[in-house]
Amino acid sequence: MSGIKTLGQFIIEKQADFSYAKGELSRLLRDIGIAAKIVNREVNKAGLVDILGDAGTVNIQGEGQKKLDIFANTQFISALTSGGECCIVATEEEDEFVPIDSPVSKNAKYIVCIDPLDGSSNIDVNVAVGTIFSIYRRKSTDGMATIADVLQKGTEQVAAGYVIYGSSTMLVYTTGKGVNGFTLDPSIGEFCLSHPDLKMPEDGSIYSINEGNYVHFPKGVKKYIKYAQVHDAATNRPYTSRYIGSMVADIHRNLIKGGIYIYPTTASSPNGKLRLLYECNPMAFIVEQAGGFASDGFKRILEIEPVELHQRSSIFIGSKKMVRMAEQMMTEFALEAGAINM
Ligand SMILES: O=P(O)(O)OC[C@H]1O[C@](O)(COP(=O)(O)O)[C@@H](O)[C@@H]1O
Ligand SMILES: [Mg+2]
Ligand SMILES: [Mg+2]
Repeated sequence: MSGIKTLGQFIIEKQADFSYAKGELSRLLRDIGIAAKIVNREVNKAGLVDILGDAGTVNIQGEGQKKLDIFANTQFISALTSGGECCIVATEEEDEFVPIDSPVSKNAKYIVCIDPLDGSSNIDVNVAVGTIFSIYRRKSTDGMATIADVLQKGTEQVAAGYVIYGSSTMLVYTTGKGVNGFTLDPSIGEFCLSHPDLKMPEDGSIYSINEGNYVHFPKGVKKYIKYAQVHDAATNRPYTSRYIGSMVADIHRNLIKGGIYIYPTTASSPNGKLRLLYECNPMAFIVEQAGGFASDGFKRILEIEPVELHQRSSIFIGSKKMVRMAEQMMTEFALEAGAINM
């Protein structure tokens, strides 16, 4: 067992990077790790326990909730409540933000925005799903934290991460000093450092987009797809199309191999589909920390000012050269249409 480094050991070790650190963020990351293990246990035996299928309820976004969405939501809120470091949870599965009012969290100063179960459409078919989280420090100093403490730009994140429940279960996170990946070793029940200092290739040859929506895509996206499909060996084209339908899994693959994930505006999602606070911002922080880039086609995701809890955004995220190319094509058509001025 020599040589392994658990998530807990790594977090404590890295705490030294922050002179003011008192261990609160470390304990918060520990709490998220604990809930992820409980969710992983259910995901791994999903067909054997009553956790597959619809919960019969609908969230504020009009999406049918899966039993596993609800289970994961409950596990993360309960771990964050008993951990004592979190004062508000903003989650995809609750209409409003959830104030954590427990005796242990009176002085809690962290806000957690979370997508408890990402890739819900893949739950029942045994395809990789995930959890995405983003952590902020509250801005207000006294009394109960408010929505203003939640609606912070992505640049204000102090940490972000995701868990992927795939052929193995991994937790990948950043505190703004690089990105590290940990694989769950079921034999000891610990996340162990397996992917230190992850770097996203600057360029790649994989594109991830739901082409079923093609006719409704902006012209810039249509042009990018055509560009990806051209035969040109010198630029690694045609690119390979890969789309799992779980944002975490598609971006995790591209983080390791290079690639771009695009979820643009469509007819059914005129503002994009993915949610800024608990999907776009955390994935953008991680990808940028690994050397990639993320934008809404025009503006850096992390600079977008949030105004609503479940606000959506279009997203172009991945290898820097690929995202810049896609942005260029979006800008070209927007200029042509007079939608933007340079
Ligand atoms: O089925 P579509 O429209 O391609 O959307 C798939 C996308 O929606 C999501 O499932 C949205 O996330 P949730 O499952 O957490 O609601 C992403 O994970 C995925 O990339
Ligand atoms: Mg999601
Ligand atoms: Mg979800």
